[in-house]
Amino acid sequence: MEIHVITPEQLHRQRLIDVASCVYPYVNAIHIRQKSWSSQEMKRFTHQLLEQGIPASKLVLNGHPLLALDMQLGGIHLPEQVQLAESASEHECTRIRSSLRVGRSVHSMDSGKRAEQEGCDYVFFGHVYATSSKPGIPPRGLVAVKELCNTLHIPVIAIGGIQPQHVRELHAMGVAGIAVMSGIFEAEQPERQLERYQKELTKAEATKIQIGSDPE
Ligand SMILES: Cc1nc(C(=O)O)sc1CCOP(=O)(O)O
Repeated sequence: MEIHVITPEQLHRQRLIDVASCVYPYVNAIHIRQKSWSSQEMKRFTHQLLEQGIPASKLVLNGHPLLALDMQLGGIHLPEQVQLAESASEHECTRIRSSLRVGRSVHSMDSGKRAEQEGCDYVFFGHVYATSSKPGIPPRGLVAVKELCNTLHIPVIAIGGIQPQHVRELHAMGVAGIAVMSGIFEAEQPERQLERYQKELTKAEATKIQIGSDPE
């Protein structure tokens, strides 16, 4: 299972750098999701992360597809309603899709199917659990996660309110990974907290192997 971490908007820039620098070896992707930042700010911040030794392949920009292409990052992530073609020409879209991992946030079965049809490499689906990051919107729950996982042929990554104790049940629903924001960036000891997530991922995956293996 993959682990993605996502930068929260409200934290101090140095805190984002510190946390990203200590967790990057153990995660599949770090999403830079600073919606209020200009391309220049995104670029500067991305350079700062690269200077910390974080590989470009692990960095994903939320939006800013041309910048991600230019900096040869690992991927871009699109909000549910944003089309790649809004900020890139047809030729650039083709280059982006062939060289970057392109993900999209979805919140329903229909938009999950659309993301698959348009050629997205994976979707984030959420928010699965109640989270202060999405105030006032009811969580979508595990049944919806399972339905989406059973329907799509691309990886479904669960997001929203995910704590280490949720990992096993999410795995049982068929998710390909988890995406976590406050659970890591707001933890007192982010590295220790990441270990807890990983321990649960390892346990969940081991359970699957036991169930799937043939008896002697
Ligand atoms: C950024 C984001 N997108 C969501 C979605 O449902 O698409 S939920 C979410 C917040 C995730 O933060 P936390 O791990 O702190 O709950």
